[in-house]
Amino acid sequence: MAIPATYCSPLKIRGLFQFCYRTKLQMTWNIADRREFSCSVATSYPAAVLSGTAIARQIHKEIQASVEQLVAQGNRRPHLAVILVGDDPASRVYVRNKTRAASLLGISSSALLRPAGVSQAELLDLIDQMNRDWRVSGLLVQLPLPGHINERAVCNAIAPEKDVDGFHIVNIGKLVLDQRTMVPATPAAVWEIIKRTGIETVGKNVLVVGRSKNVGMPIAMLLHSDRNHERPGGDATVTIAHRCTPRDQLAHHCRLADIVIAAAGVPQLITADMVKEGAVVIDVGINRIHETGSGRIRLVGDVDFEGVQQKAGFITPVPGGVGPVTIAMVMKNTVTAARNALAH
Ligand SMILES: Nc1nc(=O)c2c([nH]1)NC[C@@H]1CN(c3ccc(C(=O)N[C@@H](CCC(=O)O)C(=O)O)cc3)C=[N+]21
Ligand SMILES: [Mg+2]
Repeated sequence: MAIPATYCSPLKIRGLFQFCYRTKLQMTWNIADRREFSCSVATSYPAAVLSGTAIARQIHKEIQASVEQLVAQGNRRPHLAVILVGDDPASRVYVRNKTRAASLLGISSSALLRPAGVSQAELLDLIDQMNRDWRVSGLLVQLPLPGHINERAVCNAIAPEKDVDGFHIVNIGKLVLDQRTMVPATPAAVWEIIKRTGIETVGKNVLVVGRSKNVGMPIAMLLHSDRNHERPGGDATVTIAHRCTPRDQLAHHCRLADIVIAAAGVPQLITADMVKEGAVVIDVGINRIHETGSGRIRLVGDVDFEGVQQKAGFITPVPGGVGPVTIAMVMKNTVTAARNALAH
């Protein structure tokens, strides 16, 4: 912004300085050419930390109201069945978080535990039972599964209308075609964080780091697609980086991004020098690292939080960022599945 000198009486200049101070605008006076000075928004302030916990709480309230409305209309409570194979500690934490959230929201739930040695046939049989059980509104099988089980076969065995993870091949097909469907919970969480914070996506540069079929790929699908389609998209210009992207190219694409979504599963992958001033940084990574010294296990994302916080406009923490909202979206999908079952 350039302001002609004739408009700049000392009083007006002082007022302008005060205004700029209050609104965090940065002014520079062009000494060589005294006819103008320039004005820009300062971004060298620490980023606003987007609390996933707070956003999840807001979504929980909406889900609770929606469940109570269903029940008041004389319907059964929605029911979520979660199948857990083996005893991976992280998976156990996620399943517990899901059943706990369900009970908090008035959704009934069951955790069906099977040993790591369960056969694929036994697992498919259990899924078939749940598919045919009219009391079950939503069904998910916690991933990853042991090596002897084909995850694709398992995901495709779940009835598409009960598939609250959105991992059935038909539901993925609908997602890719911008049709209404159960959106996978983590991508849905990233979308909700962006939308509920009021961050513009139309025409913006988005970098998705990571191309996993359950996270990176569907996030890119949501953000690049058309806002006027059946399942509205973000209308952004989306770039996908992955393990074959050279380090310097990753930094190059990252510096162009208005929104960076880190979903690679690599601690400290995104550093401050790679991030544009004021960018939105969403950290989807969940890495358990052994702390040097104490030997304790610490949960970190893919972003160097302390460094990037000094440069970004918005940043999500780990823990307390995308994770809690992911859980909330599984609950939302369960209520959607229960409502859809009424319509049929
Ligand atoms: N069929 C299936 N559906 C899933 O939705 C699914 C899955 N398999 N496999 C693993 C990933 C990962 N995921 C998370 C859920 C909650 C947190 C979460 O609650 N995170 C907490 C911390 C929890 C902790 O201490 O580990 C937080 O970020 O604050 C994280 C990750 C769902 N996934
Ligand atoms: Mg990954």
